[in-house]
Amino acid sequence: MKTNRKSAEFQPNRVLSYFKAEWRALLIVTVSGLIYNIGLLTEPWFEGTMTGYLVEILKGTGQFSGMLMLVISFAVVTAVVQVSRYVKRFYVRRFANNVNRRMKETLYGSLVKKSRASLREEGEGNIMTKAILDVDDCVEGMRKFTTEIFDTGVALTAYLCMLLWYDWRLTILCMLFPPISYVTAEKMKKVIQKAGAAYKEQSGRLSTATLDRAENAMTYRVFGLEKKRQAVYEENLTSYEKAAVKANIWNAAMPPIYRIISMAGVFFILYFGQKNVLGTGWQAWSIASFTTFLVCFVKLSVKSSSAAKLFNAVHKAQVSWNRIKPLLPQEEENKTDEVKVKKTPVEALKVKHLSFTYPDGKKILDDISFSAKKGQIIGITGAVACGKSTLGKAFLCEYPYEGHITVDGAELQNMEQSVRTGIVGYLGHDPELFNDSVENNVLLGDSKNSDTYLNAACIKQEVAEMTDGKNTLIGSGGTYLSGGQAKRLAFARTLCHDKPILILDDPFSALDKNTEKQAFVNLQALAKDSIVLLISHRLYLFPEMDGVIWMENGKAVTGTHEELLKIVPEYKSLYTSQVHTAENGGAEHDAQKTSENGDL
Ligand SMILES: Nc1ncnc2c1ncn2[C@@H]1O[C@H](COP(=O)(O)OP(=O)(O)OP(=O)(O)O)[C@@H](O)[C@H]1O
Repeated sequence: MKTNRKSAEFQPNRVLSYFKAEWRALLIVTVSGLIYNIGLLTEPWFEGTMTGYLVEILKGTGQFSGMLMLVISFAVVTAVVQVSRYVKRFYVRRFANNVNRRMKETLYGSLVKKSRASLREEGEGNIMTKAILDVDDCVEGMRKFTTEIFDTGVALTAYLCMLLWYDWRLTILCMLFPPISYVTAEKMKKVIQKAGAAYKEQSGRLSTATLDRAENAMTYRVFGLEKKRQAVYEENLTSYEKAAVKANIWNAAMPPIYRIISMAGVFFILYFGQKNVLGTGWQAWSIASFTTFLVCFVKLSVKSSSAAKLFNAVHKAQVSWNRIKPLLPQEEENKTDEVKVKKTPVEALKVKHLSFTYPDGKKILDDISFSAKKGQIIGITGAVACGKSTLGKAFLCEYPYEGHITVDGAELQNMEQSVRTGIVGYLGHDPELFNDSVENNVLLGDSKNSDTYLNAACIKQEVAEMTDGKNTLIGSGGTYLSGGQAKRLAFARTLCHDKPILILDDPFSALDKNTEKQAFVNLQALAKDSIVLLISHRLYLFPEMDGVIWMENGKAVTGTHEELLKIVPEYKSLYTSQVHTAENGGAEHDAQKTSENGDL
């Protein structure tokens, strides 16, 4: 309960929330920061007093033991200052690391929930840049802000008080300059932000171009487009370099300028300070007072130029924050609920007047209705691009649909994601395998026996023949596997994580007829308590289905295989031609080895 309340309070799209969440680290930073800065303040005093004492010793009026005491005290204070500095830096770093981790986790959580379509729209490279570079820049801004609050804010106030105490008129005169450096920094804000935004934009484009080249390298080579792509890539690279140089120039050029402006008051100190020492100025000063004042002012100027520099870091962080903010949810989601998939048995599925339109306005499904019961396998087929996959994806609820998809009376799109995940299993065209072993790709952390599912997907024998059997690493996206192997492995994974409703989009497209038949028998056995919607162009198995959906122009005709043969001429001719071709020993897709399961 406590965690829930805490999570609800945390708002990932608010910067302040990250500071609040790290209050412990910030408290330590505050305490150590105060000690550090107060300790630092004593330095000009020590330096001034020691200079004054040295003059007295040289004159013969000062004692060496007095000087020794001063040196020892200075050493002790310096040690305390350095320890506090170390503690402060350690906790500022810890604060930054925690915020970085939390932001990246939240962003990752939000990105993985986005539909693949919307991720593609944005560009994978741009998303990667946001997830890595922007978060880093944002946190760097927060870290600098936290550090400078103490290194600058506290120190500036204290130095100022000290200067006023020595000579308030000279202080006012000298203090005209640091605000000028702040104003300059503020004025430069737009230029720096613009350069930073352009750099981020280019960085995202370059990542997208790099991914595009890597992913489609084969296509570009085969179609002789490599040179053209190279030119596009180099264009991107040049724009990126230009943007990076511009952003860096602005970032690097400004701090020295801020420092020079802040330091301009030194001229007044040299002029009016010597007058004070000679007794003709506003105050009567000793050499020690003059040195203390000068050292104090130099330190103050350096600090104020860091404050101006801080503005730049914050401006840069703002650019990054504005890019990632829309991707961060308003409230932190309850992570424990999220991973707890609620597996619910399903007796009946009803699809009523289902229509679906993609965000670009293209209506693909138009008033589709059908129903299915537990244990049934429904075949879905139709002309190319008639919306079969879209019908399957409607069950994932990535986009809202019109009409109803009800599971035992409950509307699918109104369910919590965790409930829906426990109900709908999906195998799309893309096997989506990850860079791990065969077994881990199937089990996804479960402790079942993967052999059952590898066998059911008719790939067990091939896996056994691999170098490390089930432990063989398959490379990123399953690159070390053939297309057919990748599809069957993904099929094994879907069977392993059986769900009450299984959407299988062309799962057998890379199988020969015999293997396909065997895989279908295995599917019937393993999914006997599920409702399976099997999308396919190949109709050999359709006579064995409990129902068939023929799709055309967004509409659906439903019935049994026999009924559809009678009422849909296109279905009949497609089925007859396929069976006829097969009987005549027609061409098959990738010839696979005979199923290890049967003698078909
Ligand atoms: N994300 C999307 N945004 C907009 N339109 C899309 C999207 N995905 C698919 N479409 C369009 O929807 C239509 C149906 O596509 P879908 O993939 O559902 O057809 P299909 O029947 O499965 O095709 P195939 O037989 O080739 O597998 C196509 O015209 C396609 O261009």
